[in-house]
Amino acid sequence: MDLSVDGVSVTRGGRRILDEVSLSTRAGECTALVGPNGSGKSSLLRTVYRAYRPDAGTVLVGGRDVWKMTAAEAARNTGVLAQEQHSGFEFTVFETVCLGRSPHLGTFDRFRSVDRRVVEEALEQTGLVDLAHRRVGQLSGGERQRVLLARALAQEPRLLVLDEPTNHLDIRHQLELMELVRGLGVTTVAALHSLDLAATYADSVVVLQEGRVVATGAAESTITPEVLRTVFGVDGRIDTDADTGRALLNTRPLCVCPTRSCHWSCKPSDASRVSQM
Ligand SMILES: Nc1ncnc2c1ncn2[C@@H]1O[C@H](COP(=O)(O)OP(=O)(O)OP(=O)(O)O)[C@@H](O)[C@H]1O
Repeated sequence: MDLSVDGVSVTRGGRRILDEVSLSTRAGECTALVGPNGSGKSSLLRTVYRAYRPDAGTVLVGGRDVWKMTAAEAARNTGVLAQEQHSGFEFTVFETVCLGRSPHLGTFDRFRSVDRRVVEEALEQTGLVDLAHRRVGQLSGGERQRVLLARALAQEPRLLVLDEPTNHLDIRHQLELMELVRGLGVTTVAALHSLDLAATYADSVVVLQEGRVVATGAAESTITPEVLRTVFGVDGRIDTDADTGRALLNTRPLCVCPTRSCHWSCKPSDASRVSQM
């Protein structure tokens, strides 16, 4: 199911936090939203899963305006792993993942065998089978993050919206989560702080800065030395590992030393380039 965000602006607290943002993803593709803290990644995702209503612009999922759907209809399409989901700690992992089936069940519908099968598969995919009967409140941050992903998968979404899904995850689980998401073939939009995960796993990257899109396209044309410097405030580049083809982010703090004798052994040309910015 494709996603199209067209000219979306959002104002909160008297400030424009998204300014005419547009992006489009093709069905089955993974799009990474990257940008420094406060650049608008979560706010943009919130417009997609109907938590922030835009002042202007449209969000179309499968060609339909999400704000013209009912909440239940939108939930049947879109699975969400949001930040700050701190409730429901008294439920077990199994019960929490079962909640992902709610959009597919009427108020008085019983849980069917198909629902149980989908929940079990989501637990399996996220490596949670052994934790199924533990209370969510007793889990580590990383285990809890996987529970939230499992709940989103149990929705059988046609669009997956992930806000910093690798938060709290150790390196193995970060890679497994990204592999899993890629392998699902479900259209995915994910806010990621890790630029190398974005470069390795996303079909396209959208770079946000102060609520605006400043670059969009393949990782090599968006996460450039220029973007790293001007948007993220670091010197660096993305290299490709010759053996694995994986992206390797090579960065260092931006050189600002007027003396040209800093810890990072800046060449005079580096210092003069920085002073011209
Ligand atoms: N409900 C709100 N009221 C006021 N300001 C808000 C609201 N929601 C977001 N903002 C502001 O909008 C800006 C973008 O926030 P957002 O959470 O979208 O950034 P982000 O790129 O996801 O940041 P981070 O990487 O730190 O998670 C921030 O300055 C934030 O304070």
